[in-house]
Amino acid sequence: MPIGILTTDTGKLVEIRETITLNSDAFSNSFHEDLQFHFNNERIPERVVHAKGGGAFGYFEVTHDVSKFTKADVLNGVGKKTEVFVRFSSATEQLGGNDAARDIKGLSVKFYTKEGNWDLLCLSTPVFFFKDPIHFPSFFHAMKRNPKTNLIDFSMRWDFVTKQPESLNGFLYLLSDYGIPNGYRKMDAFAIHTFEINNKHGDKYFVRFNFRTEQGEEALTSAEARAQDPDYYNKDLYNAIEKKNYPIWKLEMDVMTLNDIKRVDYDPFDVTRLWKKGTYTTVPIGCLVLNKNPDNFFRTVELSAGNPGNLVPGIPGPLDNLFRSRRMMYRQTQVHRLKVNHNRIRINEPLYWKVYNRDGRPPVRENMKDAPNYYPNSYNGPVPYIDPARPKERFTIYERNAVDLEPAAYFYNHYLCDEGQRQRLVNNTAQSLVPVSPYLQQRALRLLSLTDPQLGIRVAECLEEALETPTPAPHAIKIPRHPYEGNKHYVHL
Ligand code: HEM
Repeated sequence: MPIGILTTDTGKLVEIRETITLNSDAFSNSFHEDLQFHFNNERIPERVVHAKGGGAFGYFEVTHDVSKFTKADVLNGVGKKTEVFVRFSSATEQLGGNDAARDIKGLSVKFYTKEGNWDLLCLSTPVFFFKDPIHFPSFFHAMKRNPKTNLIDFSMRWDFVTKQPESLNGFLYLLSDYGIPNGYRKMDAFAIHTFEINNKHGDKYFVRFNFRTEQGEEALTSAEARAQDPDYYNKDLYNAIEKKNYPIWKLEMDVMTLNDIKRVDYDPFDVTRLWKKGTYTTVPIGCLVLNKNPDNFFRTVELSAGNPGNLVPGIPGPLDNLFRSRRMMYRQTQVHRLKVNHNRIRINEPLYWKVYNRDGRPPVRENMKDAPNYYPNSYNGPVPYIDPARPKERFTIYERNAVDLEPAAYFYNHYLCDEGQRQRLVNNTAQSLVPVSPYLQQRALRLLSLTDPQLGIRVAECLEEALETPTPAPHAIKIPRHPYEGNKHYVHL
């Protein structure tokens, strides 16, 4: 049964003869005009990064008592379930790009909590590429397409990495098995920054949040990834949920006390490095279950706006400069993409809101009706609450600018657990250097050797071999010309 009589955008009922225009007055056909005008305007700006994505609804369930560490309502009360929307993404791929491209993948959770939306944005790598947010635009320009050729350009990538060697560690993760997970379901995800959290007494703890996949971590080789279709990850996620094979991640946090933080012999706020083994404890929190596909992709996945600045009481958030910059930047880009009222769009709307913000591009919902639009006021407008246990001071931290190659050496020697993983990293790194200008190849090999002499030698040997075996041109099929001989009735004047 049809769901109703067809109308135009303004609700005018459409008569059957308006569904064709041939041999009629197309210009007085309001249905035709309505369709085409709307179609011409249906694109919005794509995200500047993380444009290609997919998503699903589900819930987060608390499985362990973590009240000692945080008073955040969403993480308190074993058995409590909170509704979530999760958007997965590929960081450098454009809209319509290739899921299985070697890329940083995103997992962004919007928890609809009683205390407002908490957005926890995570990446498939446990480290980021640099500490200083000023590098972000240049890094992504180098990672995305060349402005002249519009091609992915490994010369740009290696140029940036060798000029900014702190990013080598993150880049090696990308070139390793971790660069191509076997679908979103089969990857871990990390919020990377060190978050400050506090309990109801105001005691502070410092944590790194990690999602661990219950599906088992799996990766694709470059060759296997090339054989997949561009929507491989989205299909995999969608089909699993349709088949009620709901994907699950355990959320845990690595915890340090204030004392631990002061004592460690490395910078625990440094997003380019892992916390050292033995300096923290891991605490399980709960599990994330995705059990519902969106009924409409655009109004959910495309209109969602994950913003790491959306935090809740008990999770004041990270102190480092990169995060402080992120608190500002997401909202700015979302205003560009979705306009100022993007938090009034259904997918982003918190369970409860009372604001002094008014007007602007729709949606405005009820626009706070007749409530006062200034604060303070004597007319019963919304008032702030008081939290006596909120810690009085927040620290400022000092961040070193010196380049340290130790995290990259650790990744190669210890994070990668077997020789197979190391060999694939070497092969992928050499392959990424094949199309690169010779002077950049030398600079890259020098950086790799400074990181670990063995890594440098192995990549150099593999690169030499790869340069001697050029990639064969594709075997194209010749198409015989159709026996059409032109229009015999054509009159030559
Ligand atoms: C200076 C540092 C960074 C800047 C300026 C930045 C900026 C951005 C921007 C502009 C977007 C697009 C947002 C949108 O249009 O809705 C985005 C998306 C995203 N970013 Fe970042 N980012 C930074 C670092 C990070 C880090 C460290 C992480 C993870 C720990 C991260 C995770 C993500 C994720 C998962 C998304 C996709 C969000 C979604 O699907 O809703 N970013 N970022």
